[in-house]
Amino acid sequence: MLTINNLDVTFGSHRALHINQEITFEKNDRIGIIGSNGAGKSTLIKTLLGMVPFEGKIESTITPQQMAVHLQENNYSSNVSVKTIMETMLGLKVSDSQELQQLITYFDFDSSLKKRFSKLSGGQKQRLTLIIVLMQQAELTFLDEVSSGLDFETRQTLMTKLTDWFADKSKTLCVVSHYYDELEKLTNKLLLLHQGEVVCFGTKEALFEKYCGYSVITVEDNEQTRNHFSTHRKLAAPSLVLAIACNDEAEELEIVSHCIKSNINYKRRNNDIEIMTLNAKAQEGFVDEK
Ligand SMILES: Nc1ncnc2c1ncn2[C@@H]1O[C@H](COP(=O)(O)OP(=O)(O)OP(=O)(O)O)[C@@H](O)[C@H]1O
Repeated sequence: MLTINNLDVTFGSHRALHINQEITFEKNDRIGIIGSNGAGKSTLIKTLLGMVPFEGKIESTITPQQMAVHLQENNYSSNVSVKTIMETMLGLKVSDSQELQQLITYFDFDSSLKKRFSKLSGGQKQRLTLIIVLMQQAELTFLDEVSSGLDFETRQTLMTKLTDWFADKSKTLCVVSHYYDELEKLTNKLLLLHQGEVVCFGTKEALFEKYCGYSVITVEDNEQTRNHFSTHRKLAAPSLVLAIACNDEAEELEIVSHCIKSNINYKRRNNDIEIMTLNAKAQEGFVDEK
């Protein structure tokens, strides 16, 4: 559907994006874009939408008109009703569109329609924009940090609804998020950016296997656990976590049975995006700025 071969985006003297490998979005993909602040995630989306000039080559079977986007900034006029905003943006009446009514009900938005935009909560504002974006039924939809700033429960509800909404749709979705749990649920491929460069791109499974192995057992990082697993291969991990790589099922069983015998609490992961990204950056030679 869309292939990036080479891509350079420069703002003044600052190079915001430098992609020199092939990145392909296939139909039906659910792509997660990850990276620290300033990594170039939003710039990439804006470039694919034709909003930012670039050098390089993007081949696409769809036009920017067949793409929809929910950008981080979602501000509308505060003085008119939300229903008016929705109808103006979509160019149709709520009462005339069964599809729109279904979306409004699906996102529990009926009671918010009469309110003014300024009176909506953060979660309601996100849902308004999502309804407008999803109504477009675009071939490729970008969601840029759609759940940032929401409390845990609201975020979970919204993400479950989004996952279910796209489950039976033959459409491509590209999501920027800083929440690993969301990306684990919603995506099949990941693109990890670091200061404008690609650290890695591929399916979640392939990237996990490449940078972590068959599976990972995590335990609390302390002197006792470090001694217990001193001969095993360790992975980069968040602070206070000791991540032990398992190369195969036999090694996993050996580590797990050791944990059980020694009364060590453990977690078994084969899809941990946080540990995968830490190890991808370390192995590909990308260093976080302090
Ligand atoms: N219009 C612009 N003019 C100048 N610099 C820009 C512009 N847009 C982005 N940048 C710079 O390009 C870099 C990438 O920005 P971008 O917004 O793509 O990052 P991001 O990965 O989306 O970050 P965040 O997670 O903070 O949203 C940053 O250094 C940013 O300051």
